[in-house]
Amino acid sequence: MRATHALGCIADDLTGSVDLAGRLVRDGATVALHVGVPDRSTATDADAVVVALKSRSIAPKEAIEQSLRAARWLRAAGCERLYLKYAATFDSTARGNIGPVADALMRELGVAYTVLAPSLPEHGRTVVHGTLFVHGVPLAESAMRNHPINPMRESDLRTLIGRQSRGRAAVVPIDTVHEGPDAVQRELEVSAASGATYVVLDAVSDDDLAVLGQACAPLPLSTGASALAAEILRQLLAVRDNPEAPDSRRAPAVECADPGRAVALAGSCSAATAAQVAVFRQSARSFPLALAMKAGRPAAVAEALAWVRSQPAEPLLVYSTPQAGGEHSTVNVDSAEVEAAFGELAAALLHDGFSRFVVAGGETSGAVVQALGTRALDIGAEVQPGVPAAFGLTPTGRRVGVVLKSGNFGYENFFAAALEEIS
Ligand SMILES: Nc1ncnc2c1ncn2[C@@H]1O[C@H](COP(=O)(O)OP(=O)(O)OP(=O)(O)O)[C@@H](O)[C@H]1O
Ligand SMILES: O=C(O)[C@H](O)C(=O)CO
Repeated sequence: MRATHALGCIADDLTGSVDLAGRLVRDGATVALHVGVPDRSTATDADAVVVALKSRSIAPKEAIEQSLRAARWLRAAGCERLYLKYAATFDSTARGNIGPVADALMRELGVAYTVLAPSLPEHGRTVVHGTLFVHGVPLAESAMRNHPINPMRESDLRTLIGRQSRGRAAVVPIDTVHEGPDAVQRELEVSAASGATYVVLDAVSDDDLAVLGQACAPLPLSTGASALAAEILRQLLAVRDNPEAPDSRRAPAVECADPGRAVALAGSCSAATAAQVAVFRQSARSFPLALAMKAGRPAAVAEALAWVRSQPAEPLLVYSTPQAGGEHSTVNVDSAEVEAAFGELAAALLHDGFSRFVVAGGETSGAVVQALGTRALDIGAEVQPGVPAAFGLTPTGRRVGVVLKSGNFGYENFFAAALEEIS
C-alpha cells in the first residue's frame, strides 16, 4: 500500500459502501473497496479506501468490534481521515448502531466530537434544524416508519443520537451553513466548547454539502451519508494535488464479468423496491421466495433453484419483497432466514455458471456477496444514481458482476436497466 490515502471509510452495509464508492469514482477519485476488514494490508494507490461491513443491524458490541478493527486497519494502511458511512435515512435502532460505533471511534481517535450529516439531496434526504426529511416528509412519517428491521419513528437527529450514544448533540443550522465554511467551523468550535459530542449538520442542497465538506475536511472523523464524504474527499484532493482539480481525474477502466447467465434477487423490503419489482414482473419471469419459505429454508432454496434452472430464457427475478404485487406479502417469515436463503441460492447459481447478479437491499446484498466469496470490488459505471455496477473475483478466480441497490434507491425501471448494464 502507498504511504497515505486521503480518506478511509467504514460503511455499515454493502449497498451503502458501493453508493459511497460510486460517488467518489463519479468525482474522478480512485477507490479501493474491501468487503469486510482485509486480513492483511493490500497494495493500492487509491485516493480513498472503503471497508464495507454488515454491521447495521447486528449486536452493538459486535458492530463496535468490527468497526474498530476496520478503523485500525485503515489507519495502518495510511488513511489520513476517517469517515463513518451510514444510511441517509439514519437506519438504526434505539440501541444503535450509529451511536455506539461513533462513540467508540471517537474514543479510538481521541477526538471530543464528531459531525452527523445524513443529508443526501440527490435522493431527497435533507436536514433542517436537526430534523431529517425524506422528499420533504419528516423521516418518521416516511416509508421508513415501517421498515422491518430498522423502523424509523423519530425525525429529530438530536433525539435519535441521544438515545443510542453517550453525550449531547447540537446543530449547525442552515442559516449558518449559508454563511460559508468559516461560519460552520466557528459553530463547530462553539458547540464543542459547550460540551456537545455530536453536531448535526443541516443541509438541503449540494451547495450546502460543498460548504460542509470544506468545514469538515480537517476533522479526523466525520460521519454521515455518501454526499459529505464526497465533498470532504474533493477538498482533501484539491489541497493535496492543487492545481489539478479532482474533477479532472480519471477513474481506471474496470474489467467486466466472465460470460455467464444473470439473475435479479430482491430481498429488500423498501417501498422503492416494491414498485420496481412490480414493474419488472410485468416483463420478467419471477419466483416468489417468501411464499416458498413457508416450507422452510432448505426446501425454499431447492425450489427456487429448480425454478431458475428450468427457465428457458431471461430475464429472471427471485424476490421476497413484500407488497410486490404477489400473495407472498402476507407470509410471516424470519428476516435472517430469507437473507440466508438468498445467500445459498446465489452460491448455487454461481456454481451453475451464473456470473452476474443484480441484488436489491443492503442486508440481502451483504449475504449474497458473502456467499459469492468476493472480498474486493472494482466500481464501474453508475446504473442509476447511487447504484454503480461492481466487479470482483470469487475464491475460484471467476470474475463476477454485481449491481447492489440500497432499498430506496433507483427508478421504476431499475432491474431492467441494471441487467442491461452488466450484460
Ligand atoms: N417477505 C419478507 N418477510 C420478512 N423479511 C424479509 C422478507 N423479504 C426480505 N426480508 C428480509 O428483510 C431484510 C431487508 O433488508 P435489506 O437491507 O436487504 O433491504 P432494505 O432494508 O429494503 O434495504 P436497505 O437496507 O438497503 O435500505 C433482509 O433481512 C431480508 O432477508
Ligand atoms: O438513503 C438511503 O435510502 C440509503 O440507504 C443510503 O444512504 C445508501 O447509501
